[in-house]
Amino acid sequence: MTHRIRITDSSLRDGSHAKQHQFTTEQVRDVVAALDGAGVPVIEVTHGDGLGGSSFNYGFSRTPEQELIKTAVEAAQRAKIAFLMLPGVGVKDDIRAAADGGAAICRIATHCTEADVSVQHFGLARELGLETVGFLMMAHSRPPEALAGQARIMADAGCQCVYVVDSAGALVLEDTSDRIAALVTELGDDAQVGFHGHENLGLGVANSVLAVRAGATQIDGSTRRFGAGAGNTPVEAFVAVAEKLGIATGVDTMKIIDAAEDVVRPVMDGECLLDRLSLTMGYAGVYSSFLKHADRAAAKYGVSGAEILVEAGRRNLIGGQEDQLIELAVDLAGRGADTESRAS
Ligand SMILES: CC[C@H](O)CC(=O)C(=O)O
Ligand SMILES: [Mn+2]
Repeated sequence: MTHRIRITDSSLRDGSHAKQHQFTTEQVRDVVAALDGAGVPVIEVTHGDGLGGSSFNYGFSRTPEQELIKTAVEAAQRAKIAFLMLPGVGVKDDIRAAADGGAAICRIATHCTEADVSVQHFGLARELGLETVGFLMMAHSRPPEALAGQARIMADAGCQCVYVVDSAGALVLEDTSDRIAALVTELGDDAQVGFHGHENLGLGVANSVLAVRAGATQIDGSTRRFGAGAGNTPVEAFVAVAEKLGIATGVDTMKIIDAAEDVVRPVMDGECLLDRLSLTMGYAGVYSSFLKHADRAAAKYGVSGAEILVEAGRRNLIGGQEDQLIELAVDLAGRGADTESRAS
């Protein structure tokens, strides 16, 4: 084996977007038991938009996320349970509650130009004895050196692994490895580097392999691609490819293939598809978690979801601006009505 890396499965967090945040404790218990049994070392469990995400803007959770985290901790024999938080969506007390619930890894996510808002959260997480991971979201939108500067801010604040997060699934091969290499050079021994991929251009596995070759030691995926947009890097496919390439993951390939089919798929409302809308997101550089919001707005106002997403990409919308998708849909509907009235 030439590389040893650690996989984090995000099905029970990124998949929350695809599930419209409707996980039950039974589903979390079953998925954690299956992934843990296959040897997945880290399993992330939270509302799709992180701690405190259950809201009118993002969508309400069916089950309080702290209950889901406790359930996951109880169900895991070996795996560590991670949670995600976006400063401002969640607050420090949410981190304390997740730590009290037994979670071991705190992942703090910021837009890729805003790492400074994570400083106090990394400090608290380390004080609480949690392992720390930082997420630089929408990483396609900034060049490698700019991301490396932001990674430095996170590492200096106590972050032990900074992730290049391809929120839009827009990175194409060397776009990924160039960013990872810049972070590896900047951070040296101060922090590890990770990669979180989405499948919107069908490149999750390929980008993750290039990330490992460029020095990433932590890789995210979601079993059965259960994540936002076209989903995340499929863990079972990545594990199979990694085995063939001599990248050690510690995950049992046949067991994770079975878990994907027999346990994760039945929990999903449908497959995460590489279809018109998700492909448009990768192509236009739009946040994967906008998919369901754009889909709902398109249906409500009778306009094209793809047009909403293309315009969202043109305006460089970022996470937290979900309400603007509704505004875009209303504008498009208005323009359609104008055209109709001019034609009549
Ligand atoms: C809202 C948080 C977001 O879904 C984090 C993430 O997985 C990403 O940016 O891809
Ligand atoms: Mn994601």
